[in-house]
Amino acid sequence: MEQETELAPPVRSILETARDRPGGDRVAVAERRSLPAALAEAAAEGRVPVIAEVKPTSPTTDGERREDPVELAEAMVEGGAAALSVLTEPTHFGGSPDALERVRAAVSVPVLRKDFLLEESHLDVVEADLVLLIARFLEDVEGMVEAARDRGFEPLVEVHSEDELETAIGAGAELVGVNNRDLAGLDVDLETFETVAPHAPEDVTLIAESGISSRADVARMRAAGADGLLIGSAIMAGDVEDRTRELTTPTASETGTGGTA
Ligand SMILES: O=C(O)c1ccccc1NCC(=O)[C@H](O)[C@H](O)COP(=O)(O)O
Repeated sequence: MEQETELAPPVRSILETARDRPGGDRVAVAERRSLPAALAEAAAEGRVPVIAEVKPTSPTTDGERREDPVELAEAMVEGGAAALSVLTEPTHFGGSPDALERVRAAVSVPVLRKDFLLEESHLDVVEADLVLLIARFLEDVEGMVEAARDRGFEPLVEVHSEDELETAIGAGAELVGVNNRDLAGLDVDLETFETVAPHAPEDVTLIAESGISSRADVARMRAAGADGLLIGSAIMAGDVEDRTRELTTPTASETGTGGTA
């Protein structure tokens, strides 16, 4: 793990509180819904494969959405989301394990647990289909990948550079998220995905994360090789169902129909 002084102050604060949060008191076990299958099904049905994120707030968002996470999640699925991501970090993102548990019980698509998981016991707080593991923050990525799989969770290993991609692949990751948001400074640049993605092996499922806010951004990330797109803020910023539908509807260049983009 890198020096924490290199990280943006909100990220240092997120890590400090994550270290203090207790783990689960028994080993969690999940019967997992497959993300690659859900992404493939959406694409086969003519939808852009989007993982829509229930993200009540964040260090880079003004205000907080206080609706029931289940209502938001159901609207996202109605709008065409192939899968969901639910924040369980309480202090900086307004999430909770209870929100994830309730959302997962209410929908049939795969649900990603979005949090800052630093040690094995953190995996045991709540069951999910997938868990996010951020390569940058883990001493032992391989150990956490194995620990997640032992519990039935599919690990989505998040990277921000080619070096981190190498670490993720070396650790056995089959699902890799390339975060366009640099957690050192919190700036977002879609070129990150375009730079890192070509170095991923063919058989890895690649997710473009963060900063995707328009159909042009969606088309750009798909053209760069994204098998799926993780979208939070742009969906949470408006009517959740409408925003999800807009972003899961392919542009004319993607469908080859010549219709309006
Ligand atoms: O979103 C933030 O403000 C943030 C700040 C500090 C660390 C992580 C942060 N976001 C985590 C994420 O990875 C995003 O929630 C996710 O990729 C969706 O991004 P977006 O579509 O840009 O909301």
